[in-house]
Amino acid sequence: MTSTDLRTLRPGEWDDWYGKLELAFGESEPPEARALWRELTEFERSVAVRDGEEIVGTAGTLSFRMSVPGGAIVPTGGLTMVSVAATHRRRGILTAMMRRQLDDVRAAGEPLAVLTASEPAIYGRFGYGVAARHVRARIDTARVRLEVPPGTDGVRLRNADPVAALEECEALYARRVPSRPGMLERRPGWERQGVLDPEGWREGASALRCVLAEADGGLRGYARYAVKPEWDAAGPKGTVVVHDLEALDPAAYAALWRFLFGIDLTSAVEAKSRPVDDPLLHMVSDVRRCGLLLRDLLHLRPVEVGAALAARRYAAPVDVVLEVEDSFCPWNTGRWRLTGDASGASCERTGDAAELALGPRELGEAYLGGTSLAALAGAGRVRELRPGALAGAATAFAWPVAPWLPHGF
Ligand SMILES: CC(=O)SCCNC(=O)CCNC(=O)[C@H](O)C(C)(C)COP(=O)(O)OP(=O)(O)OC[C@H]1O[C@@H](n2cnc3c(N)ncnc32)[C@H](O)[C@@H]1OP(=O)(O)O
Repeated sequence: MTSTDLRTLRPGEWDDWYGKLELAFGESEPPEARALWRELTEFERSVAVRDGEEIVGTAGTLSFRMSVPGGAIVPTGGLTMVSVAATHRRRGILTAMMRRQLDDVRAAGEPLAVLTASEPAIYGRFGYGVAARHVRARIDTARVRLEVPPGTDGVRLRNADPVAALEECEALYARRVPSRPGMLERRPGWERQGVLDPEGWREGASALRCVLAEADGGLRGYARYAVKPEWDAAGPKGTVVVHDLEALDPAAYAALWRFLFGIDLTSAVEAKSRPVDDPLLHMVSDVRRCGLLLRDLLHLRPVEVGAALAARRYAAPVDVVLEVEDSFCPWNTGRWRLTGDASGASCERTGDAAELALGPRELGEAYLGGTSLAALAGAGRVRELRPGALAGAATAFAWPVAPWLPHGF
């Protein structure tokens, strides 16, 4: 990077700075979204790159705490609001911001960094791997039937105003976090993302609605959704657009989906993001008519390999020496002995012979249990140096619940 200047963002610069981000994305956000993002910006962890007076680069880090396999909640830096002016592309400005960001995450004592990417090809070079994927679904509810578990009929559904119900929904969300790797403990304010509903974002759908699932007098689940009406010569064919759905048990979960499938005058349910192992996929009568599309979701980078690998639990006992080559964060380079099981783990430097060779991108991809080390080895991205080491490590890194996160950032 030449003749530009990278500095910490000052509060007075925010409007100009955020305006540059909007320009890079080619869209202006509604005032309520802007106001929320201003509130969520952590100024001391955000940078502005200037060329003279003009801001030409933006990036921010958010102080998250993320659920990892085993249920620990680990401090994690979330990269966000990255842009470089079209006039200043491909001069290394992003690279300079990434250097600053990863050094900052390390200094903050966060062993992990995460992001959701505008384009998946950008961040691999900086050691980020795709740790969680998600599916989009467009389900033909005129044809697809749901098989619901016993107890579903005992769940009571109640309409609620999404904003009025936000606090109790958020308390339920918080209870869900440790059970699924990748979910973020939301800091106060973040929950409002879930009910932001500017007219310009609705694409012809209704205002956001909320339905609560209750049993034994307590909240067991919620769904936030909108209805997009449509008619043709044959009659109604509206779409139910599902924004969020969380439940504490299978009956509440099934009751919410059954309600959404059955809304009058609709023949499709669209969900923008569901986990790849969503139980819904095992309740439907015809998965071919669910219009599933697989996409990358959460990109993860181990910033401190030792602390990151010690923070999670392992599905089977593991004792393996990893040879890590990390050119962007060279403090991770070297051999690490990982020992662990379902009750705890340690990961320390060692001089012992290496058994598996891999980079931070592969560790990031396997970290939450969403990608098998064996699949990465099949792609030539992990090398087995001792026969048997790969199968053992791949089994240990796997996890029964697929990683997912219900929102971007
Ligand atoms: C977490 C988030 O916020 S995701 C949002 C990312 N932002 C956007 O998509 C907004 C639109 N795009 C942009 O603002 C810019 O093009 C950026 C930020 C993606 C890249 O900024 P630049 O300053 O041009 O990147 P920089 O010059 O440092 O390039 C670093 C490397 O990444 C590569 N690269 C940059 N952008 C892309 C891309 N979109 N796809 C693939 N490779 C890319 C460059 O070719 C370069 O490769 P090299 O090291 O082999 O030469």
